Amino acid sequence: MERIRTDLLVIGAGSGGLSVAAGAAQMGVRVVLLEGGEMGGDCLNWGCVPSKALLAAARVAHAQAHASAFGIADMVPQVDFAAVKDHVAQVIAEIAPNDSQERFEALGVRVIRDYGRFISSTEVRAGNHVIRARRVVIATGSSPLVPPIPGLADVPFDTNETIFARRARPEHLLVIGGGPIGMEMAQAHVRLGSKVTVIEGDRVLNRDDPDLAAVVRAALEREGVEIAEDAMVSGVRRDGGVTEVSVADGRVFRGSDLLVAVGRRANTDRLNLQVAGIETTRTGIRVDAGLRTTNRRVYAIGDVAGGLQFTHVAGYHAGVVIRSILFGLPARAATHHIPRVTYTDPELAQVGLAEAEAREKFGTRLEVVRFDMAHNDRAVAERRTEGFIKLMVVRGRPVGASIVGHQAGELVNLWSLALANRLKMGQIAAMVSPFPTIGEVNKRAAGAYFSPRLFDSPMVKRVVGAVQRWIP
Ligand SMILES: Cc1cc2nc3c(=O)[nH]c(=O)nc-3n(C[C@H](O)[C@H](O)[C@H](O)COP(=O)(O)OP(=O)(O)OC[C@H]3O[C@@H](n4cnc5c(N)ncnc54)[C@H](O)[C@@H]3O)c2cc1C
Ligand SMILES: NC(=O)c1ccc[n+]([C@@H]2O[C@H](COP(=O)([O-])OP(=O)(O)OC[C@H]3O[C@@H](n4cnc5c(N)ncnc54)[C@H](O)[C@@H]3O)[C@@H](O)[C@H]2O)c1
Repeated sequence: MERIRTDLLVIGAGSGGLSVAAGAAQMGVRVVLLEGGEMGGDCLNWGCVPSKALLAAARVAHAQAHASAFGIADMVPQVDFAAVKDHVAQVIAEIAPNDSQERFEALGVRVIRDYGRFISSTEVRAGNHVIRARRVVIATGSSPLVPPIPGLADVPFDTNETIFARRARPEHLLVIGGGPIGMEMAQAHVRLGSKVTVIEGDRVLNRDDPDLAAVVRAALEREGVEIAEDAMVSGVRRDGGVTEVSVADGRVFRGSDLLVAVGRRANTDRLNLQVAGIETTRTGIRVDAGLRTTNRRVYAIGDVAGGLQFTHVAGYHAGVVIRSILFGLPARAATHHIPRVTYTDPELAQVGLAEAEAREKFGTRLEVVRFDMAHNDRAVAERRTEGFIKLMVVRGRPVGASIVGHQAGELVNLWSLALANRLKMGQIAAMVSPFPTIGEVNKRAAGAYFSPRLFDSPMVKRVVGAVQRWIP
């Protein structure tokens, strides 16, 4: 048994843990990093990266099939599904060196490839090592939630941890869950030639503004995805090579393959948290505003902290705990400026408050500005005019932005900047946007906030009239 003393122990080498380890090591702190699975965690291996790579391939197939609007013949895409999966694997392999053991060892981090488990409030055991650290950061992420649906355990099914390795195209993919994972995978597969049915207990993308979710839903349906809503799955069975999913109200869906995408479960089981006095909640590890657990020396970040579950949140959390651990500065994790994007086509992006939340918080002080993509000349040229941007504004400052449409995920960056820095609408409107860019839609939306004030105001008209009379 090797006993190790260190300044900082990081448990989990995914998006959050790697960011903490890299930052701390480069500032001269002694860091031990534990990883029981693959370096890079969910995002690199079974999450963001493979899903976006698969969607990119699907977009190419879709473009081939829908070229005639540009005067180029439509083609039935010849999809080699296994080769598509090779592309996905290559993308992972290209990014993997950033997250590799070699890279972190070169930064001076001691990497131990084993699962960590608390054996006391100050010590963690991983394989043949016992590590005592002044501070510990738990960044163990989350795993797919597999609900206790009757019959599910007896049939073959995929989750995000297995689907990207499948080399044969599913003939008819049934997807339980119409959240971001379900919708992204549904569109990727329908574009690559599978039949797809999404079975969703509530409405699809139910965490998003219903006006925006409806645009994505309609796009997927146009492409052939069958979407069943208010369809809480109550049973699953497999009979003669067919998987049958039944819904409480009697509906039954049949397909060849099944993907379960009904949410996530925090990875806490292996950690033996009780022995360290670390409490959990229903969604993960209990943390305070500074991401400290109920053990003051231990922090929890990213998916395991039970809040927003995105790679950029894990990265942001890493910055917050580094500030606290390395500099002893007060640091709080805020959420008002955190964006999220669902990478369907069209994309759906949100930062800050959506309309309903903003209305509840600000009542009549809320102004909502909407600007349609159809008014953006570049979107017209690209034939991508579906969608719109909705801005929630209170006393001249944006408190939220909801965008659905081509490149919504790129467009929301500006509003993340605005919310993080409490910018005013006037500062956005003052920007000159190059013409013709999709991004110009942001400036035009800000302009739409001011135009009624300028164009519908008798006062402005009187002033302009007076100036015109006096100017020679
Ligand atoms: C299909 C899919 C698509 C996604 N797409 C996006 C996207 O487009 N954009 C986005 O922002 N987010 C996306 N996400 C979410 C994103 O992947 C997660 O929010 C992010 O990976 C969380 O980072 P993390 O560091 O908290 O955990 P992870 O990246 O999961 O890392 C945790 C690591 O800890 C290890 N571990 C667990 N327990 C222990 C232990 N006891 N000891 C040692 N190691 C341990 C695990 O093996 C894992 O490697 C997606 C997720 C999925 C599933
Ligand atoms: N683009 C991105 O950033 C991205 C992409 C994928 C995943 N993620 C992250 O991963 C998280 C998990 O994604 P997810 O889509 O698995 O979860 P989710 O919780 O967002 O959606 C799951 C859906 O499944 C439905 N559901 C639950 N039980 C059901 C049942 N028995 N029958 C039918 N429907 C049922 C829920 O109503 C919900 O709409 C996301 O919330 C997000 O944080 C992010």
